[in-house]
Amino acid sequence: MSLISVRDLRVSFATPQGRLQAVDDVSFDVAPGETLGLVGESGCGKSTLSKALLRLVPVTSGRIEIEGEDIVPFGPRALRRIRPKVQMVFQDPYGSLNPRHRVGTLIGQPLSVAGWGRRQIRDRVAELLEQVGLPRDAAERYPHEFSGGQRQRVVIARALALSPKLVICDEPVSALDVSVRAQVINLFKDLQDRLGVAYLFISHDLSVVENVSDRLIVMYLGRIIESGRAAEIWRRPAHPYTQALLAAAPVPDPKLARQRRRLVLQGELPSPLNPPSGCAFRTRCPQARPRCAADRPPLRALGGAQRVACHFDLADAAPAPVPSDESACV
Ligand SMILES: Nc1ncnc2c1ncn2[C@@H]1O[C@H](COP(=O)(O)OP(=O)(O)OP(=O)(O)O)[C@@H](O)[C@H]1O
Repeated sequence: MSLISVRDLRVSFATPQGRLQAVDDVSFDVAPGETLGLVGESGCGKSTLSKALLRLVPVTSGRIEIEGEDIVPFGPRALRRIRPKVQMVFQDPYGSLNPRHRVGTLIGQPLSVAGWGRRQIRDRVAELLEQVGLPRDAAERYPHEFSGGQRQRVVIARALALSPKLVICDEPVSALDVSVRAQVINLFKDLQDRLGVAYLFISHDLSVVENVSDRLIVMYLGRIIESGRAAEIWRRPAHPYTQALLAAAPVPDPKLARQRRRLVLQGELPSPLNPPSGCAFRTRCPQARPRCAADRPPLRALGGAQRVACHFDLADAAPAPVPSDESACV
């Protein structure tokens, strides 16, 4: 069974200019212990989607099943019961830690809310500090005494306090120096191996996400436009948008670099208040044809697990029919 199963999810906001569709008909699954990467430009709906999974923004329609339970209709009491299963690590380790509290108190907060006793909390905090590679005495110190990378370790320890099944990592290394990014990414991988936790790993940087993810979803203007195994998409991106994201990513393998089309993303993301007709990417797509303005391409299967929302076979992959009940799912 999937750990998380999202079906036909829509989230819209009322704004003075009208309704803004931030997440539009999104479906995907996360299996226990796997990493699903979520990539897209700023404004494509990544954060709104992750907040919806935590029910921090109102869901317009669709289902969010956690271990088979749809949490969309849940009230506050049922949400309190389910919340420990899904935790979040935000981008900014400076903003997400209250500077007036000691690290031990910060990491122990979720435990104290859950009704744990003092001694239990102290022991669990010591265990968590060890798991994220910080010394035991870190519990007595304040956030400003730590570097950015160490603070992100504190945030990760707090997210793991209640042994969640899924941790949503929203740009977790973007605010860190390049030199410490690899260490924090290795920590995420190590914790996954030891604890079997699943991640939804969100970033605008495909090279970061590809490195940690088993599977990927690529979003554009609130919709999934490509999905599949990370290695598959990295090797042969099918959507012109993914191709452009990849063309911008550094590639260590010169052969792969030569194979890649040199695509540069033109223009800005269109406003979700007034999205283009048909394919939302067509206004920036170097391959756009008249059909793209008329019909919105559904996600369709290519070879393997890859799916793409494009009318054309731009990665030379052999298309295969998709069963209709799965057509929008990853
Ligand atoms: N509370 C809100 N009210 C109105 N519009 C919102 C709200 N939250 C997000 N939006 C809009 O929804 C769209 C998606 O935003 P979201 O923050 O989810 O994108 P993102 O891909 O996470 O971008 P970023 O990486 O910059 O956070 C944007 O157009 C944004 O302006």
